[in-house]
Amino acid sequence: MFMASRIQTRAFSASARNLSKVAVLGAAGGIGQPLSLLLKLNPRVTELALYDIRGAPGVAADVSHVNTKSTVKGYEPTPSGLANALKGAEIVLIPAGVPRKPGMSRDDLFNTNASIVRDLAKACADSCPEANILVISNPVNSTVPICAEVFKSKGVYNPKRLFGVTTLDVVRASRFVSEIKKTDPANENVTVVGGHSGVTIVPLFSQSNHPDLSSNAELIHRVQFGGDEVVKAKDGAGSATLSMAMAGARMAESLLRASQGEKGVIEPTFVDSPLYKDQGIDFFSSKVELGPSGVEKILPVGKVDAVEEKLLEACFADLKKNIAKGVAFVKENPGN
Ligand SMILES: NC(=O)C1=CN([C@@H]2O[C@H](COP(=O)(O)OP(=O)(O)OC[C@H]3O[C@@H](n4cnc5c(N)ncnc54)[C@H](O)[C@@H]3O)[C@@H](O)[C@H]2O)C=CC1
Ligand SMILES: O=C([O-])CC(=O)C(=O)O
Repeated sequence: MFMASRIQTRAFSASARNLSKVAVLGAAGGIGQPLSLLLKLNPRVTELALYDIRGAPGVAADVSHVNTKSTVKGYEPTPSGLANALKGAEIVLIPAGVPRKPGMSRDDLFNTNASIVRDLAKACADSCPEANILVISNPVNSTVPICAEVFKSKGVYNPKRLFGVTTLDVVRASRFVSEIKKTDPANENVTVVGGHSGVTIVPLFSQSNHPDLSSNAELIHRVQFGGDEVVKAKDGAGSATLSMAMAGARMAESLLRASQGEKGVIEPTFVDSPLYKDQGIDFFSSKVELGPSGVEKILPVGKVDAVEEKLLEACFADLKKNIAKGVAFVKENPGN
C-alpha cells in the first residue's frame, strides 16, 4: 500500500513537471496553421493555445480533432483572450505579422511588424514573463531586440528566455548541401551564424563535413537568400510557411526536450549574446545549448576561414543597424 502510493506520487510529480502549455500568436496564418498542427502531433505538448486577430477558434476546432492527447483552445481576439492564451505558457511562438512580397526585403516589413511584435511582447511580459519567447516574425534581427526592450521596460527581461528563430537557415543549409553532395541531410549539420536576413546569414561550411564548400559562392548565396527563392515562387502569396512551420516546431521541441531534462540539446538561435558585444552587436545567432532555464550556454563561433571572415564583416555592419533600429523603435514608440 505504502509502496503503491509512493509510486503514484512519483508518477504524478513526473507528469506534473512535464505539463507543457505552448501558445502560438498568429496561429491562423500561413505559418501558424501548419505549426499548430505539428505542435498538436508533439506528445511533449500537453496544452495548445492558439491566438490570432482572426480565425484562431476555427483553426483550434480543426486541429483539436487530431487524435493526440493534448488539449487545444482557440482564443478570441481581445485583450483578455490574449492574456488567457498566454497564462501559464512555457513556450510562446510568435509568427504574427505580414510576410514579404517579391521585391521586398525583410526590413521592408519593419513598419508593419514592429508594432505588432511590440504589442504582443507587452502581453507576454504581463501574462507569462517567465515563458520562452520564440520570435518568428520578420525582420527577426529587429523584432527580437524589440521584445527585449519591451521586457526591459516592464522590468521582467530574462535574456535566457528570448529566442529569434533562425532554425530555417540551418534546415536549408543542410538540405542544399545534401543535394550537392548526394547525402542524407540528416547527417549534414551546417553551422549558420549571424542574423536572419541576406548577408547577415553566415553559413560556416569550413566547419561542416564538406569544408570545400566554403568557397562555393553560389551555395553561400542560396543559403543567404533561400527565403527569396520561396517569395519569388509564391509570386505575391507570401513567403516560406511549411518549411518554417517545421523549423519552428523543431525549435520548440528542442526547448521542451531540454526543459524536460535532456542534456546537450543544441540549436542555432538569435539571442542576447556576449560573442560580439565588444563590437556593439548585442544579439547574435550561433549554436546555443538549451536547458531548463532556456539558454544554458552560448557556444563560440569557432575557427572560420578567410572567406567566412569576410562574410562575418558584412554581417556585422547590417546586423548592427537592424538591432539599433529595433531598440530605437521601442524607445520612440513605447505604445500604450
Ligand atoms: N524567422 C523565419 O525564419 C521566418 C519568418 N517568417 C515571418 O513570419 C511572419 C508570418 O508569416 P506568414 O505566416 O506567412 O504570414 P500570414 O500573413 O500568412 O500570417 C500572419 C498571421 O498573423 C496574424 N496577425 C497579424 N497581426 C496580429 C496580431 N497583432 N496578433 C496576432 N496575430 C496577428 C494574421 O491575422 C495572420 O493570420 C512574417 O513576418 C514572415 O516574414 C516567415 C518565414 C520564415
Ligand atoms: O524570406 C522571408 O521573407 C521569410 C523568411 O524569413 C525565410 O523564408 O527565411
